[in-house]
Amino acid sequence: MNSEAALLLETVNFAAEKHRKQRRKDPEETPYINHPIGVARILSYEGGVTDIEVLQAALLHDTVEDTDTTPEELEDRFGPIVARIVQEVTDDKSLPKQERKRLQVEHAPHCSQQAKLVKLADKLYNLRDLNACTPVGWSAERVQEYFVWAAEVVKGLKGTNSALEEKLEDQFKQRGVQL
Ligand SMILES: Nc1nc2c(ncn2[C@@H]2O[C@H](COP(=O)(O)OP(=O)(O)O)[C@@H](OP(=O)(O)OP(=O)(O)O)[C@H]2O)c(=O)[nH]1
Ligand SMILES: [Mn+2]
Repeated sequence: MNSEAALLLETVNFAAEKHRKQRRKDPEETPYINHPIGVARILSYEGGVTDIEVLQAALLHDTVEDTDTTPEELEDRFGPIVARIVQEVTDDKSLPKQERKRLQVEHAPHCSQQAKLVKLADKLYNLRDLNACTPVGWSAERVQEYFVWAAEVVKGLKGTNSALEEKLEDQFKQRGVQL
């Protein structure tokens, strides 16, 4: 086996252990790890991304935000570049939700190209998920508001990967949201 394949297995195993107790918000309570794996798969299969550090960061992208994982732990295990990309896509959960959402819109254009790729794939996965089924407790209005906010974030990521941006546009069109 080549070393990149081994490294991706190491990374997906780390993410799976960290997210092992978490479930998605859908009625079936899908294991959370399906999301980071799906985000990495969108980058590779749909975005044509081969940069191993971007694929690793995709697998790890919610570990610091949503589990006990620290940035130092990621740096020790996976190196400074992967740790930095994850840090760039990590929301500060100590801030009020409205502020967090506002900061994503503000920060998106200033992220590195690698972080922008992860953000595009994360949004594409979540919007497809929302078009497939509504999370438990979400109203139709909340779903629509998520699309409107996500479009503001994605506007700041334009010019990063045309294949992913076109697929995002399809998702927004389904909701009548202009990109
Ligand atoms: N669509 C959908 N989302 C789900 C589901 N289960 C968990 N999520 C997660 O919920 C987040 C969106 O929900 P919000 O209420 O807007 O955000 P919050 O979790 O940060 O409070 C996403 O976080 P994120 O990946 O960090 O992305 P982002 O929204 O912060 O960019 C998404 O991954 C599900 O079943 N469907
Ligand atoms: Mn995510």
